[in-house]
Amino acid sequence: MSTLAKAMSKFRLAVVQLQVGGVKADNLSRAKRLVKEAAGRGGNLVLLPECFNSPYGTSFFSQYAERIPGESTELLSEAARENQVYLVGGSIPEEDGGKLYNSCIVFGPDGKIILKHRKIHLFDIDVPGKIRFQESETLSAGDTLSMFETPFCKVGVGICYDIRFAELAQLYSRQGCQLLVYPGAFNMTTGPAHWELLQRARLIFIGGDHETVKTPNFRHGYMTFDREAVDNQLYVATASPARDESSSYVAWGHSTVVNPWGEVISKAGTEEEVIYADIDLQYLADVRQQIPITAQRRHDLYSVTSVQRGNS
Ligand SMILES: NC(=O)CC(=O)C(=O)O
Repeated sequence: MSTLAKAMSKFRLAVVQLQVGGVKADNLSRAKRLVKEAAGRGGNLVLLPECFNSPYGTSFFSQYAERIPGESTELLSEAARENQVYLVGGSIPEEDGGKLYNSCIVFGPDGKIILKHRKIHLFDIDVPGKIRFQESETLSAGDTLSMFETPFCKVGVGICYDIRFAELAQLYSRQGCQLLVYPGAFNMTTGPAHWELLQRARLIFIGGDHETVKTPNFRHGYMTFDREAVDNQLYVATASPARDESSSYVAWGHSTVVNPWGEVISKAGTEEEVIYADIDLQYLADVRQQIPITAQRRHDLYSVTSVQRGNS
């Protein structure tokens, strides 16, 4: 592998587990400080939590909602540019056309917006005696898959509840993503039961189209896998707000990064901190050759397709 290839086959992922309170300005300044800290420790791609600028709750979305670009995204753009990092800006309540969305904005190292992902699956659950949460009471759902290229790999984006839908992850993988990122905010009911389990489960599943990945190849400086050869073992990262027992919605915490073998390679506690994981794409390719699930897929029995043009 060439020196360039070797350099591009590894990068450092930083996950910011942010203490989020009721004062937006405080949340924003803390986020900017921790993005700088993450970059200072070698972070190439930085991930913030769901609803990083405001309390997470249906009664807060309208009060804290912003148009995009707006106060929060301008600050994130500055943070990405000043620190020369790819910044997955968690999520914020977005107002557009009289509707509210739970939106994640991704910035390049030049501070420009690369994409906006609006949470596709709204968090509507009712666990009797435990938790009832109905995002759809105030939010509208997004309707696009969101992926972006970096010099290291292609990244698929989901927001929290999106992680529960394997089809989304499968389509991201088939489109060549090697890392999935999910700003999230699980709670004290679903967090202990599902947070880590879902993240590890998103690694290994049926998907891809044809034969196994033979060797990664480089096009335009990116490590890419021929679309047909894309397998589905990949890295998965989640970012949670830090736990605050005094808030109306108590976040589980435990931001995590899992590798293609399904091992937890970095995990936060419940306090505010930044965790790091060195992503090794050659290791990903090795795992995909050791367990060639795509080659073993029963293409004659099932398939996963997107109804959205260009995402099948
Ligand atoms: N907050 C979410 O969107 C999802 C969640 O907490 C869960 O799935 O549990």
